[in-house]
Amino acid sequence: MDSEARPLHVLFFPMMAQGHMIPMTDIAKMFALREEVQVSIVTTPLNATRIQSTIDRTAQLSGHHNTTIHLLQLPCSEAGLPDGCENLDMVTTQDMIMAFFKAISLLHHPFEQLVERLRPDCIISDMFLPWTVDVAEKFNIPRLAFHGTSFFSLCVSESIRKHSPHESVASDTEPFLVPKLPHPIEMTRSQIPEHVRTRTPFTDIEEKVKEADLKSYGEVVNSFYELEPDYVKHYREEVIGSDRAWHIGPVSLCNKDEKDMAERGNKALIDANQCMHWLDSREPGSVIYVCFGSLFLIGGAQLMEIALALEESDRPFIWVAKNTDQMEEKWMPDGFEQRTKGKGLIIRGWAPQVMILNHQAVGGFVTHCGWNSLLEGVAAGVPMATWPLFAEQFCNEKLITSVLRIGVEVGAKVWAKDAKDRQVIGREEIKRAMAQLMGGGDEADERRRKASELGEMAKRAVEKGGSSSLDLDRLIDDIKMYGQQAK
Ligand SMILES: O=c1ccn([C@@H]2O[C@H](COP(=O)(O)OP(=O)(O)O[C@H]3O[C@H](CO)[C@@H](O)[C@H](O)[C@H]3O)[C@@H](O)[C@H]2O)c(=O)[nH]1
Repeated sequence: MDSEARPLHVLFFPMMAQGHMIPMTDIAKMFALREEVQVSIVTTPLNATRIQSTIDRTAQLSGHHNTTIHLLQLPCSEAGLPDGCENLDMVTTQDMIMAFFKAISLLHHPFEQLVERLRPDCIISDMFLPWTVDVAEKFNIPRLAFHGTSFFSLCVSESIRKHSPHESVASDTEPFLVPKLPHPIEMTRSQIPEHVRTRTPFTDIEEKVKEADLKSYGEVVNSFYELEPDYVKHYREEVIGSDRAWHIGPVSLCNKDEKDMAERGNKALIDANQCMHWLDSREPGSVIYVCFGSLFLIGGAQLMEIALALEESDRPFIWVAKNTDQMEEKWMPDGFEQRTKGKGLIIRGWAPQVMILNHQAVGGFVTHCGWNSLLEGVAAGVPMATWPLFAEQFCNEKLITSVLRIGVEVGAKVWAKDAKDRQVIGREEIKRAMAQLMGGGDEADERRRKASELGEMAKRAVEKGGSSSLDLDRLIDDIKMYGQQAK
């Protein structure tokens, strides 16, 4: 084929964790739905089964099969992991997390061989695969990093990394101002990640990520301009010093019909129709949706308090109580299910989250502040009760409550990866946050109004001519230009 007519070939390599694979599969789909783009996705066999239905649907929608999955075998036993442990949601201990990262780094050579064979025009890879930048460099291909989070949290973490404001306070609970940001953002040392406060094996990984970012062509960000304009500008002008950070989200909005939404992440253990049917019989705006993301994070004592808060709040709810079948601790009060029958739906596995959030019956979202969940909540126009646990979630909380003012804080104060290191938040606090979120009054109405307005803006951003759609056009043009200049 004449090289001028050859479709642009973009290769995606997501980190094998639901919070990273799901948005990156959406991005791959957005590219595949553009004419003249060929898409490759690199992953492992188990993870391929989770995205296959999305790829098949994309082919149906676009009318051509332009997406191919390329499989790499994760060397689990070589890294000290049980065979088949191919996704972070299968990892249960801190030691296993480090082994998981080791296994991923062992993919460097097989990935290089694959790239040599495929010769794509661009590699979009997860930040946690920093060595992909060296492969890209070797073949003179631009590499774009995907961080999976907001401009806001990228700006906050860069400011903390650069100025270390947490070192100037006397205690873990004394607030400090995050320097040189567009808004006065206060945090405490106990809310920032352990690997930033002190040196841990994860600090080394973060340093490699930063180094790779600096060597990369740019970054793709799952956000939209109107959500955080000051931070888009700040990131481009003050942090990276160029406009090579493209906002193309909310990427979840590329799933337009119910089937796409229900199959997203493809771990659906419950019947999505049954869930929708349950929601159909509720009053608009009456249901609280409670979900803490894709990982196994909450201990039995905390789940008990959540259950009691839900019961005593006496409002309809959907509660995603993940992995509780593997728990030895007691996590549900005796008789809870019988007493809340008809009022609440407990999902013990994977929930069709985007579908739930977009149902008119849902009036509030209790969330752990994973960026995907927050952005999905924003896109659905739903106000939130924020309950950060670890990663950059405390930072995301600030955006929702202090900058956008569409959320109520539940009151989590301490960053902790392990449930046992976290203080249990009592039912009274949880009930207070739920009442503020779902109740009446000027403040609650104003939150709902703003959330709904942002939801509309999000939808406009991804429509043709919207800010995210235009930035995706710009990104595709820039990749093409890179290829022409490299010739
Ligand atoms: O039952 C479920 C649970 C989750 N999801 C989806 O899974 C994703 C979860 O992503 P996120 O909300 O970001 O949470 P985590 O899985 O915890 O994500 C990790 O990765 C994110 C992106 O980097 C970070 O923002 C988080 O802090 C980090 O914990 C979202 O798309 C959800 O819609 C479902 O569809 N059903």
